[in-house]
Amino acid sequence: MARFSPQQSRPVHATPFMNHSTTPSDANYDTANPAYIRKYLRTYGLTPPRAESYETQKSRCLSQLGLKNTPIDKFQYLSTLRKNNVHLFYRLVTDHLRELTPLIYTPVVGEACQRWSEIYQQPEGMYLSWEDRGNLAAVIANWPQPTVEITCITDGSRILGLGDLGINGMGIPIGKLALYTACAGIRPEATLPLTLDLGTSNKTLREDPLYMGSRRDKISPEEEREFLDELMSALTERWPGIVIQFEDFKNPFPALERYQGIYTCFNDDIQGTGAVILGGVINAVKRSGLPCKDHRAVFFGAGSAGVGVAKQIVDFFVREGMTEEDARNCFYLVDTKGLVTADRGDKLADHKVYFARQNNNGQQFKTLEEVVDHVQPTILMGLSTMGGVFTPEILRKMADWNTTPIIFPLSNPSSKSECDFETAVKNTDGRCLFASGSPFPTMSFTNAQGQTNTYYPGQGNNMYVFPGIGLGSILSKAVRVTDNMIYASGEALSKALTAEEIELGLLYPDITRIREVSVVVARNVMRAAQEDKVDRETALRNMSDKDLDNYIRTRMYDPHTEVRALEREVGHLLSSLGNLTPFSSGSPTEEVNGSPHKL
Ligand SMILES: NC(=O)C1=CN([C@@H]2O[C@H](COP(=O)(O)OP(=O)(O)OC[C@H]3O[C@@H](n4cnc5c(N)ncnc54)[C@H](O)[C@@H]3O)[C@@H](O)[C@H]2O)C=CC1
Ligand SMILES: CC(=O)C(=O)O
Ligand SMILES: [Mg+2]
Repeated sequence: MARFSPQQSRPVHATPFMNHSTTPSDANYDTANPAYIRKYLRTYGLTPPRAESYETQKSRCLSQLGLKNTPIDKFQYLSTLRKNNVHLFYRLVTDHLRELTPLIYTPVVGEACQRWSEIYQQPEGMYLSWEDRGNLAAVIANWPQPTVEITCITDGSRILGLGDLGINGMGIPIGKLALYTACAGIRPEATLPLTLDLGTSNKTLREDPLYMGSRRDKISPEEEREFLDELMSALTERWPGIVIQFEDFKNPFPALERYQGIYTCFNDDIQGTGAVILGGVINAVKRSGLPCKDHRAVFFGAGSAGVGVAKQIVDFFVREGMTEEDARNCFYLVDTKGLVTADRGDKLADHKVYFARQNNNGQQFKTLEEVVDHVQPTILMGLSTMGGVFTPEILRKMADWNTTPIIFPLSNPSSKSECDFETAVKNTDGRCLFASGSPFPTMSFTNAQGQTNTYYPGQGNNMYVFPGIGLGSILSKAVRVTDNMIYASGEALSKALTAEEIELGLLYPDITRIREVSVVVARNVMRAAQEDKVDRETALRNMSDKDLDNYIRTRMYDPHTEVRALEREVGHLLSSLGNLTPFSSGSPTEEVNGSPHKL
């Protein structure tokens, strides 16, 4: 892509220098830019003279971050950094994924969303209101970036496990898309965070003078469908190849069913979560030594994530040789009314019907404790938003019944986790195979045999797959995101561990390797797209896996090479104009004063 027009002395769209805000990013003012770049961008003299190395920039940022007292202060510092210098922000995040993802994503993004209207500082995405219906295309035309490859949309109605937060949910699309960039190298300016202001059922918010959304109650499902129909059409009209991710809707099933056969879209909470937990469960089942048919899974929570995860695991059990009916019979879903059974006496929501138990002999089980005692599960999943419900007593029972109980408290943020890692390790004598939605620290524990070991929690969060699903869909130019593409992402994840990670007992790859993992996930997603013949970039079909991996890598945004790329492009441009001996003053690796020189 030509980023500059030789006929003009300024960038045409300034594409590489804008972030996903509604104004040009001040990445143009990167203090790493050498003098001739500053002159080219007409920013010369507008930043302190010294052209800095990344090491210097990083040490300043980390020291400033260290001065912030609270997680929200750190969240805001990082948001401002992304706005002011997008490439530096991503250099920092990719180098410190373990430390910084909890600050820009779960758990801290949860508190940021709860307080969004209070802490709001700057535009970082689009807000579309019910009142804009009929004009959505015109409003979308206001987005200043010419190319958008992926959007993440929420209506804020179920933000993590924190309930309906209305437009305050904007932190989620921003956070998810930041991970698309950091973890899968989708260019920041090609991402669009989108929040729908369709009213909120949260009365406290509606009465909050600072709340920045409309004060109406939530629109009806029919109105939502009408709005989404217009939105999907308007988005694809402006950006025909766009990948659309639905996130944190209270009831996302109707939209997924309606649009997945028409648009390149997927639902992260149903499908992304299903895939990421599939990846962890494949490894945990292998580690348990029990065949699939001997597993019994209790799911506390039968919503979008619970049902999405259970369905992916049914698919895995079937691929392992079970009949679908036998596979489905391994699952016991629990909601607010207890075990989901066909004869419970209430009308089940459509998405629960598939898992409604038929063989309960008329018996009903109201509480998690009752269900657990009845089933004696090998697998305990939490997708309920109910922090702490996996009590020490339940965990001890899991350890009595199983050599390696599989315990996945997956609700977010950390305060909603069904149990923390320490409680799980202590009450299962260190034998649990554990993954949680939000991160917990590594711990040391001495078991009943007196052995002291280090225990590593898994993070079963869709962040391990959605970046690769998006990247694979974009690069293969998929017209749909098929079920096989989703399954392929989870299966690829399960195989992405190194020998050392397996030796340490990890269920998921080390988070610091996530960019490399995203390449593998993206490649498998692309292969599945090719098998399903939904890829438009058909020339990639004949590439070997190795070549395809290289192809993917070369197309990933790397914040570390941005200044170099800029130097090269400006250099080529100036040479092509017959210009002048360039560029002796300054490079991102040599710190120099930006001394005046002629252009
Ligand atoms: N780890 C990950 O990657 C992901 C985690 N999640 C988390 O999963 C949780 C649930 O998300 P969704 O399924 O989308 O929400 P949802 O609202 O669709 O489902 C929640 C389910 O929990 C049940 N539930 C709520 N309170 C309960 C109680 N007191 N007793 C029994 N059941 C109860 C509800 O009946 C419902 O079935 C959230 O905390 C979310 O953050 C969601 C997606 C991805
Ligand atoms: C991780 C995620 O998507 C959720 O908690 O909703
Ligand atoms: Mg979500």
